[in-house]
Amino acid sequence: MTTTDNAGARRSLPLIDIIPRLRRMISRPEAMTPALGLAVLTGLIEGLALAALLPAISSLAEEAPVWGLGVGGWLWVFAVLAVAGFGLNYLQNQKSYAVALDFLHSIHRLIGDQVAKQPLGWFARPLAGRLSRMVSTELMSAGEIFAHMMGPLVSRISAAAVIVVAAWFWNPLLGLILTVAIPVFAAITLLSTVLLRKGQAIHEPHEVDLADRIVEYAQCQGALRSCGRSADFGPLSNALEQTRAAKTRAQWIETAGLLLSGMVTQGVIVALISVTGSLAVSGSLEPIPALAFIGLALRFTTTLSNITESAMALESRRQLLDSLDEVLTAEALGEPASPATLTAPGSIELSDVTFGYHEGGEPVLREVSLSVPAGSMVALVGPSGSGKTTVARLVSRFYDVDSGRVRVGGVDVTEQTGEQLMAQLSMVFQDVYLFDDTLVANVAVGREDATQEQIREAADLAGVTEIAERLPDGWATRVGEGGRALSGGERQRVAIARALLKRAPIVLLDEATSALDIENEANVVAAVEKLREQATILIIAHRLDTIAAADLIVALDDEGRVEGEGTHDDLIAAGGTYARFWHRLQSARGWQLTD
Ligand SMILES: Nc1ncnc2c1ncn2[C@@H]1O[C@H](COP(=O)(O)OP(=O)(O)OP(=O)(O)O)[C@@H](O)[C@H]1O
Repeated sequence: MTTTDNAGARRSLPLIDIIPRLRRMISRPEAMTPALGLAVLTGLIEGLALAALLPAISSLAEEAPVWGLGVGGWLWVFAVLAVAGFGLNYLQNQKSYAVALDFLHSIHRLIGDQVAKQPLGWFARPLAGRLSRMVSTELMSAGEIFAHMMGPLVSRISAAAVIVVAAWFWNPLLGLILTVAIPVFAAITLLSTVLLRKGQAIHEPHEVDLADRIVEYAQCQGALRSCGRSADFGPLSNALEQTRAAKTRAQWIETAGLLLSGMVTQGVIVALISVTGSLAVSGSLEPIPALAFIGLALRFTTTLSNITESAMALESRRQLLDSLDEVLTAEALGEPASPATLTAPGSIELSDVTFGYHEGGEPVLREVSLSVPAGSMVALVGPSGSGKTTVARLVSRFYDVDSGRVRVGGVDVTEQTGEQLMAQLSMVFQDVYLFDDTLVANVAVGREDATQEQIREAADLAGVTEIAERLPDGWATRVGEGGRALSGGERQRVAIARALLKRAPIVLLDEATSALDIENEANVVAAVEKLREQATILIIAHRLDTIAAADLIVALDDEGRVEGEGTHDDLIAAGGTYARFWHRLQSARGWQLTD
């Protein structure tokens, strides 16, 4: 048994649980019934064709009809069964492919729906990082379960069942011999799948980690090369070594399962031939039917070992199904069915908020209370790591607080619909993400019904027009995935233009002046002035001018507590961290509030 990392809450169930789980991942689960039904019929026909060998060979040996059919009659039976088997197999494959295509279509939609319902903080988790791999290669691998695995597994089980029943019907002794082989194979299948699962649980987490490290290695090439260490990235070397060690360990376990299953198959074949041979020698079985039975028994054991292989192939996709399940069952944000009535539009209030990113870990914010009245501009200052960005994340409900309350528009964020909360907020954070679309489309996303004039006005104010003038295709230039064709400062200007256009009553602004060149800083300052006219602003401030211009300054200490709040003069008079920061900022004329 393995547990997933989904709070350790879910446990993998035996193989049989896979079918109901798969049914939840397709839009028309009822389509699985005909596909599986046809697989059962295909297996029945295959089993009957094999079982017909016994009377056919007996009729050949005795040169007399068996059950009213001579050799010619039995050949006709084989011909009819072959045609029926071919037709059913064709239909079954078609149905299975249709279900596989339905799965690929539905699962993308289901994942998309889930992603849209998750709190924004969910995207920082490792599983979210796997999403792109999951919706590409891994889903194709999961689709194979429907297209190539379920049908053969079911038809082989039904063929094996027919062979056993036919053997009992033909000669109870032979039926007994085949029946005894079933629990042996069932036990070996179970053991092999358990071993396979154990092996996968050992190496898969390391493989996921290795893939992440490789991406990280590519992303931090700049930093590594600047330190002359591009060929030596410790985390990647460790991950490679750990994956190699884990794979070696896992291989021992997984190979043991395969070896065992191969040995048991051979053992069963030898036992079946020996028992049948001794029955023939003792006269309990005629020699020719005994030979026919050995042929049937060989085919039967092949069918059973095919069942084991199919079961193991299904099992090898269990971790993938677990990850899919984890995404599909991830707890969405609890929110009311209808929007709440806002009692203080445009305001933000945190009361006694304590929050930590990890359950049971050190809180990042401790009993933080702060109030941003409608129409005001409040500057949040504090040393690096004091929790300023975290405050903005809690206001936007990226995460829910551990204790205390966050109110936006006078109402607790947990009592508002996500749409209602987002309609009140514009966010201009440091890590601005732009869509791989044109520059103008990236600004226009701020408001769907904006006119060209409104878009240009917002863009002018935020300094985006200057960017457009420089780009080869002007406004129609594509900005690349995430906006990589633009600099950090340019991206932030686009985000400010969006905020201006959206005209949300509250703007959360993480002032990243470091990403702006001096020439264009004036644009941002002007845009913030404009935003101030139309919205409440909670600004994570780094620049002296912004801090001085705020109506209220809230200073956090390095433990995530509010150390003081008031006007600039109040806080300077009170001394403490804020006064020290201010003096340091003034003397350095820098704005990085790092203790
Ligand atoms: N997603 C996260 N998961 C875990 N810990 C986090 C996460 N984001 C931030 N932290 C931690 O929370 C603390 C506060 O971070 P936060 O980004 O809110 O500080 P900040 O005051 O905005 O810092 P800075 O001025 O450097 O941007 C830091 O110790 C940081 O390491």
